[in-house]
Amino acid sequence: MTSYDALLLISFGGPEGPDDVIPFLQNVTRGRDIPRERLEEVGEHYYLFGGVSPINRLCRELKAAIEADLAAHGVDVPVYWGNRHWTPYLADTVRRMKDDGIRRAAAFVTSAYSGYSTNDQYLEDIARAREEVPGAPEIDKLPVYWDRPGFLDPFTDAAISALRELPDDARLVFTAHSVPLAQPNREAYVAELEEAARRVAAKAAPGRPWDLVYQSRSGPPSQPWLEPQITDHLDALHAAGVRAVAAVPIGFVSDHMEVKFDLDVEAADRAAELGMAFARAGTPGSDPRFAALARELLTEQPPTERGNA
Ligand SMILES: CC1=C(CCC(=O)O)c2cc3nc(cc4[nH]c(cc5[nH]c(cc1n2)c(C)c5CCC(=O)O)c(CCC(=O)O)c4C)C(CCC(=O)O)=C3C
Ligand SMILES: [Fe+2]
Repeated sequence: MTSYDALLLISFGGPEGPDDVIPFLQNVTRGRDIPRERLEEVGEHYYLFGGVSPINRLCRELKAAIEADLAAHGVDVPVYWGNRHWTPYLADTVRRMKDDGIRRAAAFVTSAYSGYSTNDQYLEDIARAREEVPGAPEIDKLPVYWDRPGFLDPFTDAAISALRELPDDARLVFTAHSVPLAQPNREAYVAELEEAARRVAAKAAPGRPWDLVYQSRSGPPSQPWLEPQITDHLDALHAAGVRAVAAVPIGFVSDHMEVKFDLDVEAADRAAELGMAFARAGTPGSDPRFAALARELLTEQPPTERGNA
């Protein structure tokens, strides 16, 4: 069972209509060195989809899948959901948890890796939200889970499906969100991505060449970020004679805007311009194996000392 009395799903958040887009982007980029042109460009990505990011719907679906899995396994804890950058804001959720009498919660974050944006910043979000709420419950972030079957197996299946749509010599290209080279814990982020990609490639297509590349870069051009970008990589692969690519967004857990625009629109368009065949593998989303992973992490987590008081 578990010594926690709630599971808290924490995600990034995204706009749910055209009027949300600018305030959302302001939330994301507050205090960051993001050029104005980049913001306008990213706003257009959202407007192309009616100003609605898929991410909140995906979180609702994941929450429902986790609730179903917990119920099926007799784990009787409520599931809450709060975001870093949009409603439901994390602090509001923490306040509701406090009002409901929750004292100790475990947090399952929609990001699988170590690194600043992917892990440390979520710890800061939790600390800040708790500071805003006097008497807030204790909240332990569950460990990173990039190496767990509940995360990797859905990608393996999805990579196999994507490769089936393509000729036999298709290249497997894993993608993840770029971050500034100067970002704290960038080495751990990259090492985990490489190992996750290696494991999925070994199972989905043993012996086939694969690459790990990046997407969604946003800082000023003068600032070095992880490279290459997928679009540049497609150019390079094309020049080397590759004619088909299966993209696997191993750096993400769901088909949110960074996947729907940066891969399904931007990278797919570049591949079409080059005359290359392109298929994109799905993400774990609300796959039952991914939902079960949240329960596994929750019930494995040893009780912390303060919980025994
Ligand atoms: C590593 C990483 C992940 C993966 C881990 C995780 O999933 O947490 C991720 C996810 C996401 N990033 C997202 C959206 C955005 N990220 C931005 C900006 C940035 N991302 C960064 C990193 C990451 N981001 C960084 C270093 C910046 C620069 C500013 C800063 O240092 O913070 C910007 C600003 C505009 C721009 O793109 O320039 C937007 C709009 C959405 C929502 C999508 C939707 O709406 O469906 C999601 C899931
Ligand atoms: Fe981002």
